[in-house]
Amino acid sequence: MSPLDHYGLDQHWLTEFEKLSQKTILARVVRVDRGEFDAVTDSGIVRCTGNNICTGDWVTLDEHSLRLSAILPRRTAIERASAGSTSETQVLGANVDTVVVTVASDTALDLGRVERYITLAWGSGGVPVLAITKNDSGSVDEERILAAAPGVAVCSTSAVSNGGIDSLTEHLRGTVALIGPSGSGKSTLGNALLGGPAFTTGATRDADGKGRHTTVHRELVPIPSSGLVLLDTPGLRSVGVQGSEDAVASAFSDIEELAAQCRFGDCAHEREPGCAVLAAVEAGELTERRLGNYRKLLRENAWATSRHDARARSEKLREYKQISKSLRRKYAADGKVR
Ligand SMILES: Nc1nc2c(ncn2[C@@H]2O[C@H](COP(=O)(O)OP(=O)(O)OP(=O)(O)O)[C@@H](O)[C@H]2O)c(=O)[nH]1
Ligand SMILES: [Zn+2]
Repeated sequence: MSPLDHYGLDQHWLTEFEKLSQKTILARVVRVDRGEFDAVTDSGIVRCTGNNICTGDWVTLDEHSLRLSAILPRRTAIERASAGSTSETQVLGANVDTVVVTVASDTALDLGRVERYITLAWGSGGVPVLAITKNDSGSVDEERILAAAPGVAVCSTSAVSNGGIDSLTEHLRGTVALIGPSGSGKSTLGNALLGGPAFTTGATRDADGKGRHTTVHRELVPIPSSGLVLLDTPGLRSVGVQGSEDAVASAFSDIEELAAQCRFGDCAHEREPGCAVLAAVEAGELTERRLGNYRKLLRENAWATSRHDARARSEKLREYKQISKSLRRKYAADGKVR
């Protein structure tokens, strides 16, 4: 059995790999540093060089230099809009199948934040699961959490008593990312799912002395007993949603369903007659808070998308300018005047 089998290798990746050069090896990124990364290969974990990759990526490496050769097209990606004035996005994890959103019982419940994380999770293309953590040291209103995450499995867990870990596992599939605020218990939950401390050493590629032994903490850890692969992410201070109206629609599927029943197809749910969304608020079936957050995330998403488009346009423009400049130079050299 290849180490890659423990890291989610399936026919899809083999097929993608076969399309590429024979002089490369298939690998999955388990940890990223600046300009360097650890990747698992057929012969264990090796240290590689290359940029713009992210934990969870499937890549090909030059078989001699172990330099990054290609990144296989991502099946899914957890992407957040970066804080600040750029329109850059940050990829927190690639090729993730399940996204576990952690909500701690020992801190005040922030439903708006829960909805934000669930939107981010849907936006990845993976399936969100909500894990209430630390249920031994506090309690949260599960009814309200369920209402804030329609269609999402919710499991209450404790890493101290191990309660709920098995039923959470039943909802997990493939590569599992843990996302949530700092201190919400992601790493502790990860260790509970692993059922023990993470492996600290990987195999080496001593034969040619190229790879080096790694004992560093890895971000992508296999659970051989269940076939799952865990991806821990750092706690996030801000989660900007971007680029996916569909993600907002999935996270607020209850509102989308109501909206389909409004009298007018383009109902803005402001004051229109026959508005099913406002009727649900009136009847106490939908909170003003949730409706407000839905609007906010839609606006934020539209804004991030337009900024992204503006950047794409200005890049195109720069490209054209570059081309016409070099054309002018060429004409000048050829003695033609334009
Ligand atoms: N009582 C109790 N404490 C827990 C449980 N899970 C985590 N904790 C505690 O909560 C604190 C934060 O847990 P972490 O697992 O480090 O949280 P995290 O989300 O990984 O935090 P970041 O790495 O900062 O993003 C630690 O002090 C843990 O011991 C639990 O199930 N029960
Ligand atoms: Zn309406």
